[in-house]
Amino acid sequence: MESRDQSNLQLKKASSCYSSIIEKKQTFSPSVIVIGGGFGGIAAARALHDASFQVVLLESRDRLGGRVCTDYSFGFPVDMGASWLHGVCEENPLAPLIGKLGLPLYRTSGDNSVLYDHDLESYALYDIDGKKVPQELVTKIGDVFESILKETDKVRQELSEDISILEAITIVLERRPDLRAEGLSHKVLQWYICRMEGWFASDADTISLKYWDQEELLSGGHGLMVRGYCPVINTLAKGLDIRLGHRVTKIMQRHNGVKVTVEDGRTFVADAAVVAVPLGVLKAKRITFEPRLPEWKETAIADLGVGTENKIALHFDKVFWPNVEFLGVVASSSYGCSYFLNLHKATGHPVLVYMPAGRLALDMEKMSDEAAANVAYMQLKTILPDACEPIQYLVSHWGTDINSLGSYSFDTGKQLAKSIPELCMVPSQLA
Ligand SMILES: Cc1cc2nc3c(=O)[nH]c(=O)nc-3n(C[C@H](O)[C@H](O)[C@H](O)COP(=O)(O)OP(=O)(O)OC[C@H]3O[C@@H](n4cnc5c(N)ncnc54)[C@H](O)[C@@H]3O)c2cc1C
Repeated sequence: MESRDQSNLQLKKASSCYSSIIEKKQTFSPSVIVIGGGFGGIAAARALHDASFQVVLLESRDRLGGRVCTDYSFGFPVDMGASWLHGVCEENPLAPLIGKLGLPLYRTSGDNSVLYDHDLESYALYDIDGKKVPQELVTKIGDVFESILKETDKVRQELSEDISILEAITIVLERRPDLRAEGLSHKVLQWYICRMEGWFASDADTISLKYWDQEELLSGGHGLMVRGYCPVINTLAKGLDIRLGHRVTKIMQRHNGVKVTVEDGRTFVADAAVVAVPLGVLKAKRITFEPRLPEWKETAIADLGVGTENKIALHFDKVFWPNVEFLGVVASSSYGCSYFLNLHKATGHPVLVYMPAGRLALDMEKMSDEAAANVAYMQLKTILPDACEPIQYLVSHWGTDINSLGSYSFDTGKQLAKSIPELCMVPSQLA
């Protein structure tokens, strides 16, 4: 029989062993590797870190933010990627943070419309001969465009297969001669299509009729980040373990977690990984998944489109343009139309931002920065002949940058995705 002391000792040993297991259990926190340091990845890493997970964030670039990129080389902030908060409302998770940081928003639109807000104050359109388009015509054609888009819904109801929004517009115009526009009116209509292409970052012949309006927008309208998005990124990233210059090439799922390999061969292991790289990078298969992703994920990646929108910011030493939010150039095709965002109205700095989208954006990415800035300046000269030369410029390359391979996604639809290989294949051809 064991003595009382002995049994007490054993009990002590057992309980100390038990308590150390509990302690271990209490301090044990699962580990996660977050891949991609844009808003998605940083927000995920922040939430996991705050919930006591062990988090490492791997980012391929030597900067954080991804498609949020505030440039300070003009001496003040200019967002070359995202710049609007779409949906200025409580449900938008960014809104309270922006408010807490005291960052001002410039409201470009109070309502939720994105395609046909033709508020008289907000933009001035010009023909390529420099003549200003009368505002009544801009408003009238805005209403016509809205009616045409409503009519495309009837076409959608009739068809079982998907077609592009451009084909649907053509069908509507064949059926409804009263909605057809000639001469200057036709050019203004093309400008509205150009604006729509900007929203989707792709041409109207690639946008799905079936899905183009299925997006759910938050309420509250749209607000421009006057001081840029960078402070929001920096606040979210504070205190996180972030490794810049770490381009992930392989993600391997193992029986007890994941193994992530970066370009130089180094590996990281954790219980789980969060993949927050852009859709363009996934479409181009720049990361190998082992085992491969489930079929439904691969299909979703293949069927969504990625479009390109770029920004060419022109910095002038003085303001010579009217005090409107957008200056637009109308032309006989949407490809020939263009627009400039007037940052002076929102921020007080003498900057115009030319924003090409779709094929025009991709074509302009083939040019040197100087040539692209010159194209933008020449567009400005055609509508404002007294325009002076910019003192500085900035040019983005979201379509060809291997860290993004596109600007943002749009609904191209299954059938259209197959019929537009040049847009879907661009990223992998560049790889
Ligand atoms: C010109 C432009 C204008 C826009 N305007 C607006 C706007 O006004 N409002 C708005 O809400 N949205 C706008 N957007 C869209 C918005 O920027 C994006 O939806 C958003 O920033 C995407 O965040 P993300 O974290 O998903 O991707 P990203 O910000 O692209 O982040 C992904 C990160 O992954 C990194 N990465 C890529 N490959 C690898 C790899 N192999 N290994 C490790 N890291 C990798 C990238 O470098 C990047 O940092 C705009 C985008 C562009 C390009």
